[in-house]
Amino acid sequence: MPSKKALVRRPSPRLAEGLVTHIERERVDADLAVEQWEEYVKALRTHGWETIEVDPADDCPDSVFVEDTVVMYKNVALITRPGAESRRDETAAVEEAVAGLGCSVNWIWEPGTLEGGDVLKIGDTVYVGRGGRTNAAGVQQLRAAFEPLGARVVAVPVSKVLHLKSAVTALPDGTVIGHIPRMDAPSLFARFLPVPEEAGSHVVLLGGAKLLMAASAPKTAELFADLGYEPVVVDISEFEKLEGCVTCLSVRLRGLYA
Ligand SMILES: NC(=O)NCCC[C@H](N)C(=O)O
Repeated sequence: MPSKKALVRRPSPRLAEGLVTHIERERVDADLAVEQWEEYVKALRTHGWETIEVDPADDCPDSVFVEDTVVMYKNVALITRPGAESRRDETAAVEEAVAGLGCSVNWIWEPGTLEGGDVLKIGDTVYVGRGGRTNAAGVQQLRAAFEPLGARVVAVPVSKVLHLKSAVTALPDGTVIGHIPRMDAPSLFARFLPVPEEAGSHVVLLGGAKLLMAASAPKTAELFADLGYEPVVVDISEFEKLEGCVTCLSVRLRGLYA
């Protein structure tokens, strides 16, 4: 049976120094961030996910955004080479964690850069954002890693947000959801539902009809509830101040059999 394991990583005490690129810097409350992170982890656990904590990286302010360090496809863990140089030390412990879970490990190599927030998987289609953090060599290396395993890799230009998944994710039935003002090319997605809030474009599929969402997207939560989904809402305000969202705080390992 496919596993319901998810990697998470405790926030660094230096979280407030995390990168901001497309938004104004705001003061981050580190204690509140830890509380919010614990609630986020609790929400995963409550919905049947076994959470595995990657060893903390106290010197890496952005390490809580663990999604950016590894991309899973089937049982292969592709260790990224973050486009942000300050994030490159984050990957070593993640590699150890996924290897310890029995994943096959592959890597993005120089000159490639790629961050997990740029990768959206819908079945065997793997969308990859080519933007500020993921370069063309990173896209090529992702193709080389996953196409032989059966993936179809679709590259998507990203210029208005940090990562592809800052503006686009997908519902359990594969419908792509996105916030059009922050997307470069909505027409690339065949079955597409626009959402009224930027934070509404981020969902983590918890299983069945349950969608983990940020409290900052109440209109979109209402829209999804009206479509028969069950939003599970968490407040992640302190991570949003650093351009984080619900997707980037975990990596679900769905292709492992355990
Ligand atoms: N996948 C994600 O959405 N990651 C968010 C990363 C935020 C972090 N402050 C960064 O700029 O790298």
